[in-house]
Amino acid sequence: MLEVRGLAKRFALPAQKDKAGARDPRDHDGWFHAVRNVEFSCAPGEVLGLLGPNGAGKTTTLRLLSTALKADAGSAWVDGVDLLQDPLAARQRIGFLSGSTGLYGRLTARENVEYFGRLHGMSAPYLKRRCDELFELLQMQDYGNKRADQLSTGMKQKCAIARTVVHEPRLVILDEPTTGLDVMSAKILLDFIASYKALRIPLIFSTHHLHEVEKLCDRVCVINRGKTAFHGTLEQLRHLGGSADLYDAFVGVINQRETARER
Ligand SMILES: Nc1ncnc2c1ncn2[C@@H]1O[C@H](COP(=O)(O)OP(=O)(O)OP(=O)(O)O)[C@@H](O)[C@H]1O
Repeated sequence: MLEVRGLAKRFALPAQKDKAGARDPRDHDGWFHAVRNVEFSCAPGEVLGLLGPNGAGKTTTLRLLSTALKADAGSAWVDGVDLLQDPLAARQRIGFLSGSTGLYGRLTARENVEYFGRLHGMSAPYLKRRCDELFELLQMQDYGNKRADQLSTGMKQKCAIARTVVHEPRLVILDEPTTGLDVMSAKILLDFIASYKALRIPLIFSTHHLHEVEKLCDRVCVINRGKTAFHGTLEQLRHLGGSADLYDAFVGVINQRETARER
């Protein structure tokens, strides 16, 4: 179970931007409060979709959970450990795919995945078994021996995902995993994400593709201007957003929050 409460992160503003008095409510006191109060939970067997307009704070939230960024406030409990207080334990428990997860170009796809497995202290026989399993699940067997710099976008992304989960993390966090992928590669990745339900491992992914959310997610968190604007099931989102259509419901929730802010 992942429980995120009161997550916050601010960045120092360039001096003249603050003086100009920008309109974003997150700009004040010389700081940009990118994440102000993000809260959500994700139980074992659930997939949570993190949604929000561009610049809402999704990537910052995920980077905070991954401990790539240090939070100013809040907690994120997994299996009795607050990830934010214990970054080392967090990194053992989490598999995090960032938007810019790079691969070592001169290593093969398989070598890239194995390298990260070794960094996690996996034994050679365990690592071999795990790589065989992942390459089959992600349908990567045909290019395991190809250098990473010769792989297509879809192949690279699948390799990056295999690398992310090679150590069998207790929590999987994926930042826009299907961006830029063709239909076949996206389908393989979405099926892979869905397989985590049966494993009873909580999985969070950010996306702008609401059809993916509709297909996969048990739970949704909508972030707007750094705050949780909605957290609940798809049915609750449709109800609150006032439409059976998920796109309209999403826009409805964002507009309600914007109207409330202006009052
Ligand atoms: N290191 C940083 N310094 C200053 N501002 C930052 C920094 N990182 C992020 N921001 C700002 O925080 C806000 C949230 O950014 P973030 O990347 O989390 O948004 P997002 O919801 O992931 O957007 P997108 O959907 O476009 O990927 C943006 O306004 C961004 O410019």
